Amino acid sequence: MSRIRELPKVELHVHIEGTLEPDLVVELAHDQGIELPYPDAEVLRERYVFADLSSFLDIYYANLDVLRRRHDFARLAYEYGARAHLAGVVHAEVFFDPQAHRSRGVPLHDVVGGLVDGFDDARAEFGVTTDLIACFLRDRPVAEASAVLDELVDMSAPIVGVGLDSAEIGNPAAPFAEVFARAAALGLRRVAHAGEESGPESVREAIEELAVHRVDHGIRSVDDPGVMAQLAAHRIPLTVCPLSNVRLRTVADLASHPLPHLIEAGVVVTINSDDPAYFGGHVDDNFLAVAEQFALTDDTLAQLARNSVTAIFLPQERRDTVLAQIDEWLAAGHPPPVE
Ligand SMILES: Nc1ncnc2[nH]cnc12
Ligand SMILES: [Zn+2]
Repeated sequence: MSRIRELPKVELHVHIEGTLEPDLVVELAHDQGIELPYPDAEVLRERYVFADLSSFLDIYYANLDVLRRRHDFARLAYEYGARAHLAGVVHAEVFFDPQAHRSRGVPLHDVVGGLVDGFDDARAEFGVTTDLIACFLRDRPVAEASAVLDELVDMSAPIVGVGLDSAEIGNPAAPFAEVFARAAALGLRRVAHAGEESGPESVREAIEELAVHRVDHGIRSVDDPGVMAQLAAHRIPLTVCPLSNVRLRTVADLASHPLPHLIEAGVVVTINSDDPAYFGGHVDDNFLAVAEQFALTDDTLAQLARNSVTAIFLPQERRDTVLAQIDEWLAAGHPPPVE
């Protein structure tokens, strides 16, 4: 485990709300006198058996009730930074769901301010750097997404991009084209969840209608050679989250995960955790699971880590630093023969 943990990693697909551990739910509830419909963290965790994405989202959104104060968000961000450091993460581009908090009456200023506080502390202590990506909820009205973008811009929120998440089936990406175009004009990067539960047409839609730089999940691309060719030719990275796919039953089991096919087809595949508090592991656990399942060599693991570096929204200089760290990791696993 430790060698995989030591591989320098960039994480590109993690929802900060999905890092909210049951213990922290219970602690924050207790702190604020919020009554919970279960006796303890263990019982809450036992409920984390999901039939599909929407059954997961029901619990994910319900748990957010304990995030009310700026320092709740700071704590959440700090805890992620600490755990990410253990996982070997040196940089993360972290999603948050502004609408999921704004609709509960939590000011976005407290959400963003708290996250920045926590990430600043984690960077000072562990050296992990982070950027924020604001995700729009695709099962909420486009006008709400547009209002959130305005609000984030008005408060000069330090976001590097916008994303699209929540329930995919029945909620196409195309209606969000105008909001994404506005984000592009503001200099923001674009990503979107697609091809997680819906088919490859959803991936094509995200690429063509939203002009995304990366596709989140995108695993159903394997069902359409045309989409696979599009991803490979334009070097559009996929942020794949294997343990999430197993737990949300978008694949039957890890053995039948399309990861090897994606790699073989030349797609820029990256490995990520999605919602680690719910799916049984952080990004290191995801690397370990696929390394074992598919007997991946150090060279392949290093290539997956490099793919994430090439997909980040940071200047080349920082990328080069992380790429050099990955090369060092690889070299350490192949010591020169002793004479
Ligand atoms: N895996 C996922 N898919 C879509 N929306 C999400 N929000 C949090 N996790 C998600
Ligand atoms: Zn996700």
